[in-house]
Amino acid sequence: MFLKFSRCINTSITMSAQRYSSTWPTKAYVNGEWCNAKSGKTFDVVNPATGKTIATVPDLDTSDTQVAINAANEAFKTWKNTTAKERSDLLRNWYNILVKNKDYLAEIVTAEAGKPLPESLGEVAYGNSFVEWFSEEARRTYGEYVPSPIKTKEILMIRQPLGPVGLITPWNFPIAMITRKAGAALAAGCTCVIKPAENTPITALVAAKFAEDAGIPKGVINVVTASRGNTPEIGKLLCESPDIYGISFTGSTEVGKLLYKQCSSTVKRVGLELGGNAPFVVFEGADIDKAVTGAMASKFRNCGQTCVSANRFIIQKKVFPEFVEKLKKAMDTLVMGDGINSGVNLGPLINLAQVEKVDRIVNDAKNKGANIITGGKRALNFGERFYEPTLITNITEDMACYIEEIFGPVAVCIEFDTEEEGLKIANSTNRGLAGYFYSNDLSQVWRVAKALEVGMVGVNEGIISSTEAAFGGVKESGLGREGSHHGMDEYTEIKYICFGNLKY
Ligand SMILES: NC(=O)c1ccc[n+]([C@@H]2O[C@H](COP(=O)([O-])OP(=O)(O)OC[C@H]3O[C@@H](n4cnc5c(N)ncnc54)[C@H](O)[C@@H]3O)[C@@H](O)[C@H]2O)c1
Ligand SMILES: O=CCCC(=O)O
Repeated sequence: MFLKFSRCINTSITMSAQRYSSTWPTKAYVNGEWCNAKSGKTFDVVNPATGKTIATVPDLDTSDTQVAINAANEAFKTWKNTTAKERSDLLRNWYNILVKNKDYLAEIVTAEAGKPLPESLGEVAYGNSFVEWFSEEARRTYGEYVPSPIKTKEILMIRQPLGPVGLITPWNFPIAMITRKAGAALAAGCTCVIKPAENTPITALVAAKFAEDAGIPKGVINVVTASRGNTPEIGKLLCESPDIYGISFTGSTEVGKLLYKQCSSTVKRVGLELGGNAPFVVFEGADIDKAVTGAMASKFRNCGQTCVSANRFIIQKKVFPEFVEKLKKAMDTLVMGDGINSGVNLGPLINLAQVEKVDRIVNDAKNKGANIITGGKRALNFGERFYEPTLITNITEDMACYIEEIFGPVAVCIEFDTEEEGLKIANSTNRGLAGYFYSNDLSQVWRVAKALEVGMVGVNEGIISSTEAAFGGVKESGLGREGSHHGMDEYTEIKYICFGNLKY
């Protein structure tokens, strides 16, 4: 009924992630049109596992982006007046198409982002769940009636959509970061201009095609594909345009700070999901086997390229040797390779810049006296973008691996003595996205969960992401929350309406 472009594709694991590349949309999507850049320029999309170009897409600039902003404004005039039920139904249509094509989408995620296929399927399910969730939440954009202190007055507060918004998304979750933002925005009655990461534009375009097939009107979703070169100017335009009412960004803290600054000129609403430096604390009473399982899941999800990935394992003295030994043993079982191949559970890093960053962080630790227990270098026999799973001990506070978000398959283990010391290490960072700890002492669980300076805590759990829960950070890890019933707050304004001179 709605699968115009997207026939349901029955997939099974094969050696090629590009089986359906002839069906991929490779034009930008503006005002319901599939278009090229006015300049005619394009850029290549590369499979990080093979280094081969898998598609070429338009390299839009600010003049093209202005057309998208205008389209989002025109569409907002009618979209804001649709009923919550109408928006809910359209989001549900979109969700149904996304689900029907989950295997197709997952293969694209693997081709663009390099994730092992089972992980891509997991991301697609996670990403799709935001569209389902916000199709449901759309109908619960409740206002409030508040008892007035004055007899002749009544107080009402309603929620209204912000207006057209700019959504700037990263490459590490090519579908989920789009649906988490666009799902909430559309449900609230906002229209959007999406600027996907230059590494993963195809997933974004396919998602937009499915939205079109679902009947979401032209101009409500626009996808502006752009190279790294054109991106800063496009970002500036979105931030400074008086016709864009909110910016939601997921990516590096550095870019997030720049966007925040740029948004000040129009006092725009800003949602930022930025980098973390997640502590993963293991106390001596914990179940070490469970802690190792959680550590593997948290650290090696998307080859460590996750904003909530454990960045520093902080292990109590008594269990330190056991944890390190068991973690190494688990790491030895990882199967590296092209994520499209069956059995692979560790893919490449996204690009050479990311490989260079990880290598710099590991070499810095080596030069400052750390012990490399396993790994410690590029895995060139697999390809240019692969890095060996690496385990490092003997860490000091001046090492880059202690301070920076690694975003790679590098596990850093730090020893501590008392709970107070463990917490001090965990909180000694200007980031505060996720934190994890393993303990079987109920009082300690409460103390530590409250004391960790982060927005999200995993207690005896290494994977915490969930559509139903509020995702976001404190300190320099960001502003606002995504997902959950709070997710739509980012896209709505509260309007207070006072009814006066009433007669009773
Ligand atoms: N929080 C996350 O999920 C996340 C995601 C990606 C990267 N990172 C962190 O950032 C580091 C570098 O990765 P990166 O260079 O791809 O991240 P990045 O922040 O540069 O890129 C993320 C998104 O921002 C866009 N962007 C870049 N510069 C911009 C600008 N001036 N204006 C507007 N948009 C801009 C990119 O095109 C992409 O869409 C990683 O090593 C990691 O530490 C975090
Ligand atoms: O890396 C950013 C998002 C990760 C997640 O939602 O679990």
